[in-house]
Amino acid sequence: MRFSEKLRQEADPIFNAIFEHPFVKGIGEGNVPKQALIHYVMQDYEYLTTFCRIYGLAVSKCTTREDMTFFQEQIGFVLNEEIHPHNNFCEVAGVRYEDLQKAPLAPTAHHYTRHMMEASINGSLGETLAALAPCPWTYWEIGRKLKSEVNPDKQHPFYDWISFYGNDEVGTITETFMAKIDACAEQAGEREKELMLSHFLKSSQLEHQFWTMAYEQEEWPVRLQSSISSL
Ligand SMILES: Cc1ncc(CO)c(N)n1
Repeated sequence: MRFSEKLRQEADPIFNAIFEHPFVKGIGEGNVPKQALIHYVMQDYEYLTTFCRIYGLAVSKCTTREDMTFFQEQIGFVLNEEIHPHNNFCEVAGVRYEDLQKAPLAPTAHHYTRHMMEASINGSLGETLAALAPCPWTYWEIGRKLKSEVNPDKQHPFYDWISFYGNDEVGTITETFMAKIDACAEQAGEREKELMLSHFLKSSQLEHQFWTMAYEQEEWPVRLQSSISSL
């Protein structure tokens, strides 16, 4: 079995819990509470900004131009393309995207980004890829599943979101992650492969927790007047 397939198999209970999450189910049913959509976009905007910085750390682990090009293209994808699903949520919630930018990261989003940063600063390229992969991978599977099960038409409020993540482009990104993870695993020792599995599972758990964070509008326990830091 490919190492990437083993990662996916070990994470199966987490992926299934994500498919059953009320936020994700709500996207399929065209019915997500407005405040959950707003909290999601506020947090995801900052999460994706941090993700680009993490891709920069990943570039520092690359020894080939091919790997560098992949991460460079991923930064372009986040900055130029992933604004579309955010806009879909904003339209449904009836808010302006510009008004949701510059929030401080809530605890779960902070935890998730720091986990990926730690793996990319201290780990190998394989560990970095394993920590980052659940990001496109879970969304690709959510998108593909909702596309086939709901088969939304243009009247569906989340038609754009489902079409975006169920699209082949996100599938190709996931497959590239898998191929690069497999190539790294072939060169890796047992300890490194254990760490790759551990990073992959933790990021998958944090993907699930990110949906809960948005659904329950998780905040820091003490609310402050100023929100100076979005880092
Ligand atoms: C938290 C999170 N995970 C994955 C994606 C998909 O890129 C996203 N936009 N946000």
